[in-house]
Amino acid sequence: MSNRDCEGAWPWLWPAKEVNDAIPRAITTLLVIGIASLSFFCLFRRRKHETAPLPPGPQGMPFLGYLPFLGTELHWKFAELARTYGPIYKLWLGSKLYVVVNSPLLAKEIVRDQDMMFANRDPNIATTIGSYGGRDITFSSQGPYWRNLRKLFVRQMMSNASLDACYGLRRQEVRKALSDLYKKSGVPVDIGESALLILINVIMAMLWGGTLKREKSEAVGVEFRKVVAKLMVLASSPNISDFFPALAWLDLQGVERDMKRVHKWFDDFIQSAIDCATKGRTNELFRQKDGESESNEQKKDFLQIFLDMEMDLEDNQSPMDKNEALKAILMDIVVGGTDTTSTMVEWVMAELLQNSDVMNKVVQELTGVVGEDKMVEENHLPKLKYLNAVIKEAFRLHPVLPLLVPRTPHASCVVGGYTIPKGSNIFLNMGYIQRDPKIWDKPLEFRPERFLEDPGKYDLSGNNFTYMPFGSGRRVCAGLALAERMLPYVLASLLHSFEWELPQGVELDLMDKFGLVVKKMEPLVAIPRPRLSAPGLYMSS
Ligand code: HEM
Repeated sequence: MSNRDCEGAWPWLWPAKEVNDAIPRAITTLLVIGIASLSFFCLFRRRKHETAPLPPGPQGMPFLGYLPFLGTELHWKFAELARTYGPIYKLWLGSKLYVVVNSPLLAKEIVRDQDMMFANRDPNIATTIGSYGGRDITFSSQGPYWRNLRKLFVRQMMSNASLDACYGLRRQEVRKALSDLYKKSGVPVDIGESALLILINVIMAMLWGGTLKREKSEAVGVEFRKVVAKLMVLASSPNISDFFPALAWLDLQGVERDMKRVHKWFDDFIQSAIDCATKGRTNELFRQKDGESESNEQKKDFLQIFLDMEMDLEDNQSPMDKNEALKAILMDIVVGGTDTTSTMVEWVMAELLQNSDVMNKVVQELTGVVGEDKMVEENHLPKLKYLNAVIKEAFRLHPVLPLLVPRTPHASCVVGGYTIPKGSNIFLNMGYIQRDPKIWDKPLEFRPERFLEDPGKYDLSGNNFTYMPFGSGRRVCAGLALAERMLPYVLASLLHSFEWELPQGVELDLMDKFGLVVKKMEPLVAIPRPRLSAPGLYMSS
């Protein structure tokens, strides 16, 4: 090889003086090419993420972001912004980034295509307190601890076999409530309150067999309702301490203080149930299982199964006391399972009282399927096709969790061409999607028939991303199986056993108010009048 050859090959790099320079020159060149390619590759990878911008969104104010404009009715504000910013937008609230998703296509990316990425939650200060430090099913991060708790709950309490086995308990509580309502014939009744009382007792009975003492039941039910309502508002109201963590110690709005009080009430309530169950003694609030519960086929109740179980309760942060884990999961079940379902009972009843033709069709169906000489049983439910369509339509217009429970990605990722940074909070705006006129014909009309046209198209388990009142994916509602039985059972029983009318002069309005669970602004009050032929039917329990 001549000097000229060497120069010809790499003249720009290293002017060779000797032929022997060729080898070092080759090595150096290869090194340079290697480094250049590596840098290019890294740059390209970074660019790929960098080129995906953050979603669009309103400007807000320096430092505060959109906080001053948020208002209290978050679900309506989010719907309004969706009309301006489209399928996905972001909001800075103080130092925190929130992303709101308003299209079924992007919702699918989150709960199906990137389900694993979005399977965590980021509990705020209030929910962290309420969930024993984020150690319940709803707020613990995915991992062995969450999987264990969820598996235990779904397999032991929510399986078809377990739910069938404790039908007797549900039936007994519903019958008791119908008998109490019979005594109130002609008197205005708070429907949400009555439904909540049934649900508290059903859940308690399923958990450990005991229920609230009858003489205490109504007063505790009323108090429970007030405290849950407070909890739901505190858990979802904008809190300065969440948006500016550096100021959290000041607790400027007193959210932390109030939540601790509410949590203490629940902790005492749950501890009292655990004591009653484990010490086998009736106490202040609860009474032991009665004969019917004991003869129930379910040999061991949930609480006993939990206490007997060898379970690895290590979570990512620290080992956990079993009693704390038990209370965290009971809190989920007692609060999550009662308030959601009873609020839906109220919404369905409100829509039926507003739409008398729909009410008549429901009653006709019940008379045909059940008969006027019998009470509703759970095995009637699959035959009540119209009532089921009514319930689905109520879920469409009044999803009790219209933003589901927010998710957070465990790493930065891209959705719909936009970067979603790690640690941001993602709201799936199902309240908006389920009323979107691009998806639903005359979306504001209450028209159950739309769910009869193609019955397989929409179920409650989140397979259709235009309709997900219970969420979807690995974080879908863990209590869906119970809600699917309890909600139609309670509604069918109330509607079959009584005629309902509004008190004279009362105008029904369907305004709602925001909270973790969205409720009717004004509680629904209606008057029951017995429908069934034989008064004896109301006496059975
Ligand atoms: C009308 C009734 C109900 C509605 C509308 C409802 C709705 C929801 C929704 C939207 C979620 C969040 C799903 C997601 O992030 O994709 C959820 C989670 C959850 N629900 Fe329900 N729910 C109801 C009843 C119940 C009942 C009866 C129970 C228990 C007895 C329950 C226990 C839970 C639990 C434990 C979670 C957390 C699941 C997890 O993060 O792994 N829910 N629910």
